[in-house]
Amino acid sequence: MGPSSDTGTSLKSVFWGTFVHSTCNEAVQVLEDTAVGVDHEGKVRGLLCIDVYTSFIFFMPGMVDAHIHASQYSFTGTALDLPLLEWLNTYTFPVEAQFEDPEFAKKIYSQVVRRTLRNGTTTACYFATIYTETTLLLAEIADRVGQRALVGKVCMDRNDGASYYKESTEESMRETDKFITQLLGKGYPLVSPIITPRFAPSCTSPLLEFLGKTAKNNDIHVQSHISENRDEVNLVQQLFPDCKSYTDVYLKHGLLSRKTVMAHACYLSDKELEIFHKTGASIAHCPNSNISLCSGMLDVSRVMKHKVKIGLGTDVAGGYAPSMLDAIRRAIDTSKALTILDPKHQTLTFQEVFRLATLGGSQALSLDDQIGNFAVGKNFDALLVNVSVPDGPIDICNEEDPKVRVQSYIWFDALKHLFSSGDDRNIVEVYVAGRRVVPFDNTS
Ligand SMILES: O=c1[nH]c(=O)c2nc[nH]c2[nH]1
Ligand SMILES: [Zn+2]
Repeated sequence: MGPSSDTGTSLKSVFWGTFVHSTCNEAVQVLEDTAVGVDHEGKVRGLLCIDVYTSFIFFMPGMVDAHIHASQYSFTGTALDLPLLEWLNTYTFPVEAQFEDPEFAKKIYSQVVRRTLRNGTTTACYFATIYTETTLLLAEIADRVGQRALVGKVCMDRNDGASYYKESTEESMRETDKFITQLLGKGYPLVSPIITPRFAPSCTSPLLEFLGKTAKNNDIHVQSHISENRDEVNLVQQLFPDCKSYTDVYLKHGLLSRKTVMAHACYLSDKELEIFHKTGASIAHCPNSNISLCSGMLDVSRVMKHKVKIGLGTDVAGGYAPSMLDAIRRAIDTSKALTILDPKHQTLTFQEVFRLATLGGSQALSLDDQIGNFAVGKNFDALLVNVSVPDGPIDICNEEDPKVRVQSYIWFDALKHLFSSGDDRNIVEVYVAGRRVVPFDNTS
């Protein structure tokens, strides 16, 4: 993307400095000494080269968390000693059942939205719970605080492990309709509903079919889990004996489209990845959760070779960190672990992982016409990063060395520093649709 401008539109703000983002052709493109004009709708209107030097401070696109359970935030990091199916029954369902209570829901949802926004997540794809009223509350909070979000009311009409936390089939259908109608009716500019069958084992075939039709009729997003752990894959084979694979279950029920994002996907066959490619469905890679619950290790290079869209997810609370910087770190670690197991494996580069966290996430959620980089016409969802912020976690030891001051080199190192040891102290400002949302305005 080169500098360009649209002089016919009046600007609300101009941001100047260094902008680092991904494009389809370049995983990390550095635009130094650049001014970005943002209009009254929060959209990028033009980019212009200017002559300004800023040291280790740059703008990057806001990060996209393609898979996070807002309703699991309260036990983040405290319950990682069981494999998936036992973990759900022992820790997760008892906590999610508490979200019938609006006071509890308001407290936890406010915390998770603020925490993730502060950590640089400008777009989050949320699972809530089976309760419609408090899921609407999550949408209201995201809208008020200023985070872009897809919000899902969880559907589950089958739950043998915890019968206190499930719906009847009719109830799940009725509540899903009600949720979509009510959320769309609010007209929130940044928050939309997403159809959310929890995963194949917790839904009957009639419910899955209804959800597939509803997604299609309303042209809305779908999210779920797939092929996270071996026991789960075997269970799906037992529950859906007429389906050829886990992917086939979702395909047969009309749930795979370019607006579908599936979390994990550790054990998909080549045939299943081909179905993902053909339908345009995407994968949310959740490396922290995959390791924390000993679920598996997704080979991202293989997914990319199949030309399947892929982004990153924190998967709180299977993942223990509500931070996309952590997701970046764990994605690199997982890729290196795969290289240890097979030296021929192509280790992901930091540039590729940067793209996964930004442009890749926007593609995975089919929002790349709106967000993901600083292309003209997209929303200004951005982070102002200061790698050497006073009292921060990073010491720049060779700042004075003239060699490191050479053009893009400095920014590549700045990104590497951020990814390896940065945290929210380095994210000094966060913008969504041109509005500064961090530091918080105390009224939100
Ligand atoms: O990581 C996960 N977290 C969940 O809550 C869940 N439910 C089904 N499958 C799941 N996987
Ligand atoms: Zn999940």
